[in-house]
Order: sequence, then structure tokens, then C-alpha cells
Amino acid sequence: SRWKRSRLPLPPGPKPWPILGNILDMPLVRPWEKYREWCQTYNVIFLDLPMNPTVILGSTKAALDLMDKRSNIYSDKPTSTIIKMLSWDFNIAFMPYTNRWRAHRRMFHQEFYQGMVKKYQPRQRKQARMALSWLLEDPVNARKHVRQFITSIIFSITYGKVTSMEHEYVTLSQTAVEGVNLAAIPGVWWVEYFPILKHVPSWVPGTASKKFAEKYQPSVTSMVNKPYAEVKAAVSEGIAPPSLAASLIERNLREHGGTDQEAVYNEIAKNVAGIAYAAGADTTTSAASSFLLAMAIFPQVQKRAQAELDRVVGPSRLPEFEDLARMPYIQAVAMETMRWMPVIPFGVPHAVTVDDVYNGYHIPKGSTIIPNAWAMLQNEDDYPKPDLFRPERYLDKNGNIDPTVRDPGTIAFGFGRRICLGRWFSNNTLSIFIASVLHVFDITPGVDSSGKPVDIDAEMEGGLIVNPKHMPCGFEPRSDSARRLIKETELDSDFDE
Ligand code: HEM
Repeated sequence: SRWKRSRLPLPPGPKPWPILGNILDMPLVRPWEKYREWCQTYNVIFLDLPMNPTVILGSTKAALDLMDKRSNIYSDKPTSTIIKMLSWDFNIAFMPYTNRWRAHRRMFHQEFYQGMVKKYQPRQRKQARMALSWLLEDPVNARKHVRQFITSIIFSITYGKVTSMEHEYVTLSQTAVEGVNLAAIPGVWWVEYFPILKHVPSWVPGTASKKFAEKYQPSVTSMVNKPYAEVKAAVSEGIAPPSLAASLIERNLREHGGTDQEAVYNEIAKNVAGIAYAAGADTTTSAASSFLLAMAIFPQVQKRAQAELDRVVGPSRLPEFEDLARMPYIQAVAMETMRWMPVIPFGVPHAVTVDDVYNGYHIPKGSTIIPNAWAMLQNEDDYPKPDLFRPERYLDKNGNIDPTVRDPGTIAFGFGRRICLGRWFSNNTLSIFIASVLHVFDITPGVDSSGKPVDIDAEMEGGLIVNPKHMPCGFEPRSDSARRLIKETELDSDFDE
């Protein structure tokens, strides 16, 4: 009864206990599966969590009805004690719906809107091509190479440097993202429901959140502060290579230097650069990894994609961005990648700012709204035989993209006013990688470093962001000319340590 400010009933849901509500019902592992089970009969489920009424949306219709059509009231974010304790609240995706969020979103958008991301394509193409030679030389470490090429794209655009995976900035961000991945699973941290716990010293048994924050928080702050400070110093010495951070710093000096606004703008610019890196690297790495896995499991998809590449690109060169528009099957492979193994399976929760009514149910003001993207993208009605990786589902009878089939990106990238700001950029990275890899390689499960055949299946693991549990290791050049094309990319490598 604690949330009932209306005569209407709350949405149905598992029966709560006194005081603890549904805390003990919250699934800690693969939560999206339990959410789907709860939503089997009703699209909208209510969970009574102390201090934190929570609504799970189990269908695309419910998510669009509320988070898109009513985005004026569904665009807030839940206040999370653990995210604050980790200092991850610099991330736009976790910011409340305030002027501070607007200022961050505006600045981010200026650097990553659909028309702007074209300028990043040469870097994306180059790094995707370098990944080809790494996959050829060292196929058993495919997972590392995928991460490396994507991290290099984002880091070089953001801070003007190409780094190795061992670089401090890369390891800092990996640790920071590992922290948020664990922190953002609803129900794991009791401090969310009993914030008093954050004041209990970390040596007291049972204060896991405090110890957890002590472990991860320093990496989060360093990830945001250190590379930005380095670029700032280089700008003042006049030696900064071109980068997003450098251009924001220069613009700030030009437009706000010496005014009260300078510090405000500087803080936003630092966060925007940090978010590009933090929100962009692991998400796109997950998508590119699940693409490789899907290819090893569904070889017939490779064959069809390769036939299209042979027709449009031919054997004597690698694919260019301009080719993509003429390759609907490759576009469909990219779309199916976003559906088959959703990168963020239960979305990034929103919050509703006023009491609302949906389908005759009362949705209390302040409720956390969790869109179960995985269930939406695995829904049989929209995507028949959802376990299968079938790019054909997006094509009409002439082989063109069929606009009547829902693009999984409209779910996988979130909803309404909070939809992902990096989606065009990320689509470009993924599409050029897909086209380049399929153009030159036949992908198979392969053998591991001890020569044992690699077992693969479609299992995914993780928290907020998931990754395929298994990665293929078989990357065989399709022909001599393919091998030659891969070898030519090696001449192009560059690293700044
Ligand atoms: C496969 C890749 C990616 C996926 C699946 C993904 C998914 C998402 C999702 C689900 C959200 C939350 C949306 C919501 O609250 O409804 C989000 C937010 C965001 N993403 Fe992405 N993302 C990806 C790549 C990127 C990249 C490459 C960047 C940056 C270059 C980026 C920047 C952001 C930002 C800044 C937000 C916060 C938006 C806001 O709250 O206003 N993302 N993303």
C-alpha cells in the first residue's frame, strides 16, 4: 500500500514481503530472463522495492507507449546510491532529467549527430582494417583484437591518441566499466533501498557496497580526469593533436576564457569526452564480438553476405563506407547483430516524474522503469524464430530493407528523449567491420592455443553490458587476393604509447 496514491490498482507482480518488499525476488544473474517470465501474462509488472517502486516493461508496445510517446514524463533517471558511490554519475545516461543533463546532451550531440559522424569514418575504416591483420596473425585472441580496434577508434577520436591495450588509460576504463556493469543490476545492492548502509564503515561485515565502491571508484575518476588533463596541458603548450577533447578545450578558451562559465563548460567537456570513451568502447565491442560468434554458428549467412560483397566490392580492394548503401544484406547483418544478442539486455532504466495511469493501472511517481529489451528483441511475433540469426527477416522480396519490419536499433539503443547519442557512430564502426571481415575471411569456430577445437554456443554473460561467452578462433583468408589485401593493411599501423 506504500505506493498507492490512487484508487486504481498497481500493475500486477510477485507478491511482496513486509518491509523487504520484492528485494529477495530480484534476479541477480541473467535478470532479463526472470523479467520475461514475470511479464509472460502481463506486459507491465510492478515490483515493490523499499524506497524504489519499480516497473518492468516486457513488450515493445508498452515501452514505446510510455518511454517514447510520454517521454515528457518518462525521461528521468532513478537516483542510484551505488552509481554515485562509484562516481559514475558523470555519465549522461545516469543523469536526472535536468538542465545539467540537457547541457551535456547538447554538447555530446554536436560532436556525434548523424551528419557529424562522417568525419570519423577514415579512422573507423583504418582501425577496422588493422583488426584484419591482427585476426590473421593471432586468431586465438580474437576477443582482444576486437576490443583493441574499437578502443583505438574511440580513444583516438576523443583524445587524439592510439593506445595499446596495456596503456594505463585503457586498463582504467576496463576496470571502471567492470564496476558499473556489476553496479547497475537492479536488486544487487541493498544500499539502493537502505541508503544508510553507505555510512557503515567498510570493515563491518555485510557492507559489500562500500568495499565495492572503494575498489572501483578511483578508476572511474582517473578515467575521466587523466586523459582530459593531459590534452589540456598539451593544448596550453600548443602541441595537442586534433581530437574532440582538444577542440572542446580550445572552444571553451575562445568563448568563455576568463569568465564564470569557463569552469562550468570545462566540467561538461571533460564529462562528454569521458562518456564517449566509457559508453562507446564496451558496447560496440560487445556487438562486434557477437557478430563474429554469429558468423561461426551460421555459416550460410556468411556465404550470402560474401556473395553480395563479391558483387559490389570485388576481389581487388577492401569495402568502403560508400559501398554499404549498395549492400542491403550487410546492412541486415548489422541489424540482426543488434537483435540476436542485445548489448544492454535490460536497457538503461528511466524514471517517471509524476503519477501516471497505463492500461488502467496506477504507475507511481518516481518509479524506476526497466525496459526488458532482450524480451522485446526475442519476441516471436516481431522476429519469428528469434534464436536464429536471420538477416533475411529485414529484407523484402526484392532483397531491399523492408521498412515494415521493426529495426532492432529502435529498441537496443533505448527510448525517447534518452535514446543513445552514439548510435550513428556505433553503427558505422560495426558496419565497416562486418563488411571488411566478411570480405576477406571465412569464420569458423577454429582451434584454441592448445590446438583443441573451440566449443561455441550463443550463451551471453555480463551485467548491464553483456558479451558472448565464447568467441570463434577460425579466421581463414577466403583467397590469395584476400590474404594480400589483409597484408597490405599492416603497412598502415600506428601506435602512441
Ligand atoms: C552497440 C553500441 C551501443 C549500444 C547498444 C548503446 C545503447 C545505449 C542505451 C540502451 C542507452 C540508454 C538509452 C535510454 O536511457 O533509454 C544509451 C545511452 C547513451 N549512449 Fe549508447 N549505446 C551504444 C554505443 C554508444 C556509443 C559508441 C556512444 C558514444 C560515442 C554512446 C553514447 C551514449 C550516451 C552519451 C548515452 C546517454 C544518452 C542520454 O541519457 O541522454 N553509445 N546507449
